[in-house]
Amino acid sequence: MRVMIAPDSFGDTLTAAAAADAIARGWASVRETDELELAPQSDGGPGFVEVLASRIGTVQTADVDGPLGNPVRAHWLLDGTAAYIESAQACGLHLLDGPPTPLSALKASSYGVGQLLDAALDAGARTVFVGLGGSSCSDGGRAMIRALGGLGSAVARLSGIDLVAASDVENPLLGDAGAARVFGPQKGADADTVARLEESNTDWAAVLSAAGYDVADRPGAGAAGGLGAALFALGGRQLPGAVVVAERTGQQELLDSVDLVLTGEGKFDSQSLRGKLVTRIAAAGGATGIDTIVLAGQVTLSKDELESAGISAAHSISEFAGSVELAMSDAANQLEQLAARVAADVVDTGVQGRRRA
Ligand SMILES: Nc1ncnc2c1ncn2[C@@H]1O[C@H](COP(=O)(O)OP(=O)(O)OP(=O)(O)O)[C@@H](O)[C@H]1O
Ligand SMILES: O=C(O)[C@H](O)CO
Repeated sequence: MRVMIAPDSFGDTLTAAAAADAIARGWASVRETDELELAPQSDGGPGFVEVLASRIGTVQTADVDGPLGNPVRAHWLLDGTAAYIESAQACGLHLLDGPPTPLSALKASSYGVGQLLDAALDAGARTVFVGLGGSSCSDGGRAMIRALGGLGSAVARLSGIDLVAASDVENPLLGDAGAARVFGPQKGADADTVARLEESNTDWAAVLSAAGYDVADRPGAGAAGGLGAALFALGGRQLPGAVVVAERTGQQELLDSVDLVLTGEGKFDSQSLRGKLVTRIAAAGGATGIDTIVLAGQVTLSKDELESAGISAAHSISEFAGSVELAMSDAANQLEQLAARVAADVVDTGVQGRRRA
């Protein structure tokens, strides 16, 4: 049997590439003759560049300002005249020194994303994909635009460039579904800080609007703390990051050639069902006639929910390990062992993989 191993990242515990490796080791230990196709995925957040780099382009390096001004080394990809940069490499939550706080939520800046964009343009890129997600900032992309010399200069610099906001979410900039209220808390913002961020982004939306850019309501404007809105003002268009990765890594061709898909993420919950990566893969697998099995850190979905998402089975590392703590502290090893058990189940239950018509 040919098996595609296509997980997203598992929160902070495993990158998508590390998760794919762990699943592959466990699977191969039980089903030695299966052919494994490793295809780690990303929704535009952390891992966007790493998973693309395994299939396309050459890796470039840039030293940029991190979220709180600390220097960070970021990697981006150049593939012909297309560049792929990842906002999380300049302002990711994981780049903060410690846990996010109200102060870091207020101060975290997208300046380094502007420096990355600048580097890509200097290198001659004519199309720039900007992966959005997993960020620590909520500055509406204001600092990114400052790094490009301010709104007028940035618009001129990007003129004629195909700019793509490859976002992990489609939230607008403002309001109840906006960047500050929905994603501020995970960046350390308390209620007062959320209100300040919302106010500041409301002012920013007014500045953009006065300059002729009514972008705040566009789907994805609220991604990565409002970086989406700033990219739209610079002429950008939105695509789901998961779709960009799927297209660039030949996901459909792989699906056509395998018998079974294994995917996963940190927490497989009701959020995952709203067009997130794992359910996108299951849908694509289903349309191709193959079964999808999910291996996740935690699973909170019912059998009915799994069935309606076209997922054959979902296995939880936490249940397997006996606790969430062990599942997280020993993630790679526990995932490997879980994959071995699932592979053994496939032998026992005679799952055939591809459902041939
Ligand atoms: N090895 C693990 N075992 C158990 N739970 C885990 C493990 N790794 C991550 N998690 C849980 O998953 C959560 C992260 O979920 P997930 O990886 O699905 O990303 P997310 O934050 O929901 O965002 P996105 O899906 O957009 O990347 C973590 O907060 C943690 O609770
Ligand atoms: O970075 C963020 O703000 C979230 O991942 C949503 O894009």
